[in-house]
Amino acid sequence: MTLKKVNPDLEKERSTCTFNIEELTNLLDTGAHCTAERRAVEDKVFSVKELKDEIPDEFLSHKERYENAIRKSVFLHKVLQETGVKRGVYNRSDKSDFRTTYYSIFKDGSPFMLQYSMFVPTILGQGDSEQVELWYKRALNMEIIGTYAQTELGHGTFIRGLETEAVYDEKTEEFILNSPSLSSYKWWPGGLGHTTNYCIVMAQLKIKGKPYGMQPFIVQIRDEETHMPLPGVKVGEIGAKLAFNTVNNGFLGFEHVRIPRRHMLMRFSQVSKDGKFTSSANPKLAYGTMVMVRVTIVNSAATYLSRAVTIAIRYSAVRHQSKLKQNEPEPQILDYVTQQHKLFIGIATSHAYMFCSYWLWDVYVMYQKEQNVGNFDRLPELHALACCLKVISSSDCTGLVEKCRMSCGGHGFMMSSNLPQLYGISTATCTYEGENTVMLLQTARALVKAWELGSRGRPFSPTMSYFAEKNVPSKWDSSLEGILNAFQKVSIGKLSSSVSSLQEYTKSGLSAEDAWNKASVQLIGAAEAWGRAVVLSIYKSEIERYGQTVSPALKSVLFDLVELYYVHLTLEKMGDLLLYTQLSEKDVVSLRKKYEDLLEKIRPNAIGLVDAFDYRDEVLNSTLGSYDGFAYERLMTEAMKSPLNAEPVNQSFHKYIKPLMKGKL
Ligand SMILES: CCC/C=C/C(=O)SCCNC(=O)CCNC(=O)[C@H](O)C(C)(C)COP(=O)([O-])OP(=O)([O-])OC[C@H]1O[C@@H](n2cnc3c(N)ncnc32)[C@H](O)[C@@H]1OP(=O)([O-])[O-]
Ligand SMILES: Cc1cc2nc3c(=O)[nH]c(=O)nc-3n(C[C@H](O)[C@H](O)[C@H](O)COP(=O)(O)OP(=O)(O)OC[C@H]3O[C@@H](n4cnc5c(N)ncnc54)[C@H](O)[C@@H]3O)c2cc1C
Repeated sequence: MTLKKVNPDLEKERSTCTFNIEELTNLLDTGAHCTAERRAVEDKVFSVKELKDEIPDEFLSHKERYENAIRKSVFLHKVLQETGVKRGVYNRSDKSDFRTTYYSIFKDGSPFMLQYSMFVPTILGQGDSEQVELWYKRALNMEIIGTYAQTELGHGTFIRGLETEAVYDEKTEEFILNSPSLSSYKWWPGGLGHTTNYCIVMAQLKIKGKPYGMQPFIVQIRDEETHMPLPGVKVGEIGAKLAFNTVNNGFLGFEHVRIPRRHMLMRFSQVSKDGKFTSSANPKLAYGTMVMVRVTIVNSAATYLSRAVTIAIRYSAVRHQSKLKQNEPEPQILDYVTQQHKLFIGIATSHAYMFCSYWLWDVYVMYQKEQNVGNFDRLPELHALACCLKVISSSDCTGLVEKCRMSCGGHGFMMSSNLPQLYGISTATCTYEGENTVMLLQTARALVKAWELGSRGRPFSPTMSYFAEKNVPSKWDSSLEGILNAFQKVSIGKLSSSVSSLQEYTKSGLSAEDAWNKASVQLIGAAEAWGRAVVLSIYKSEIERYGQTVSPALKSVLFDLVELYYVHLTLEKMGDLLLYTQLSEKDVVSLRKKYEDLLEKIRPNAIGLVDAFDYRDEVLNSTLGSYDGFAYERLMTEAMKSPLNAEPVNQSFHKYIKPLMKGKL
């Protein structure tokens, strides 16, 4: 099929854009040089013929998909090494490493994913200098391929309840790893099934019968030559899933497997030859890799959404349906204001979380520097922020990815649109690295503690400083500052109400734990409200900061999106605002009008805004979202790749249908 250059609808849309698209791309990439570097890597990666799929993944068997993903992982690794991309692959060192768009060559994830995202970072974060020297080098050269094995069949959330044991034998100076029950089998680690030969195993340390809590151990599970599981190691793949089907998630059990003493990662806690345990300054330092990954999830969530919204908005610009005015042609569906309502918030939300993720990464890096000199003061706030922002970014972005999919009608249901796969990998972020409700409860724990300490005169950390403000009623103010203050009031109101309930329940005779459980619906509401206030504040302040350096045209569009985000959230959370602020019906009416005006204002820039995410077609992998907008042609081309279309009549006709038709079954 020969394609014209660009669909005229998209051509028209691009002509109405009021700002410089490249300028916004550079901002999202955290600098023009980062855009250039990213594009250079993409040029390399997408020119490798081995990285292209001849048959779409969805037409392959489970086994073939895995084998194809391994093949591509190896070629990708090779080309990235040749290109000199080390930072983004092994360990993020900078914000610019976030836009590793080339990973989209895996629609459903890479089996090497955990090597890069958790195995190597845990070696770097939890190993002492000698261990880092040994293991990091081996991992860099891909001599060892690893994963992070923490979750078990019986426990994912409650990690103090993990059952895998590492018992120290001082006679041989070894740890003996054992899985005492079926429920103690590791379950879920990415790549564990058939890919990795080593892993970080999080296990309960025991010395002379005494428990010392969960510690990280580096364990060889397969022979480096034959790849056969080592004696005493039971390993395999866990089977088909909603998504991540090429990540090769696995199970793992141990039957008294011995490893040398120095295979416990000993940066923070140590076990001496004679079995003396030296505890870390803070026992939660063993949870460090999880904090780091939660921080990075905020960016992943924003990225998945930015891809989905690019696909949905481009498709909405080329799709014509129904009649707005009887005597006129069918309009682009993007002209329906309900369609704009579904989609423009996706652009704004993606910006909000992307800019917040860069800010959060800076907070994390600052903490890392302080941790290196023994200062852990920032950890409680960082932990609360990482938990809460992980939750609201993953749940908001996943909800909006699904909205994008549905906004494309039937075609959004096609695997070739890539929207179902984007939903699959996005919704996984709501569960992994801390299930979302549990993470909100962790946040609430930190907030209640801060509130109680605050009431006794202790200062609040920066993101909670507004808790100290008196909650005096004031007239509703629809400016950005006014809305931010209103959301802070909601946050204070929900937290103080949760704390009152906790106090009443304990006064009525409930134990602290039962009171907590009974009030937990309120508590997660308070945690979410704090997260909202943080995101509103950071999104606004980051855009105000960038606004000082970008062109007036771009500044104006960036603020349209900030306003849209603020007004949309105000209308969504109207109930809370009516309860805790002076918002009135009259204010709501004028906010609705403001929202409709903003949709109208953003409409001419919709395509420019999604073009600025700068996803080349190979990255989007979508029949509906390509840059040229020829969605129907691509849908048909992809449909023709179905193996069923290789022959006009399938053999099942002769075997089953014909006998049925002839009454001969
Ligand atoms: C590509 C991705 C693939 C996916 C990979 C995975 O999913 S891998 C698998 C991912 N798996 C998961 O994500 C599992 C999710 N589960 C967990 O992370 C933990 O079991 C827990 C945090 C829920 C509870 O832990 P617990 O029972 O040990 O703790 P507690 O509740 O009794 O609180 C005690 C104190 O510790 C504090 N504190 C807690 N965590 C941290 C931290 N990280 N840092 C700092 N501090 C922390 C807490 O604030 C509290 O302080 P307070 O108030 O005393 O001053
Ligand atoms: C795609 C994917 C990839 C993964 N990759 C890895 C990996 O590489 N390595 C690894 O170690 N793990 C991995 N995991 C496991 C993941 O970290 C866990 O599934 C996650 O932490 C949730 O734990 P769980 O499955 O035990 O859920 P559960 O805790 O059993 O959750 C079930 C329900 O119980 C509720 N619940 C549990 N505890 C509480 C509580 N205290 N209060 C209130 N409600 C509660 C939850 O809210 C939820 O509704 C992966 C998971 C997925 C889906």
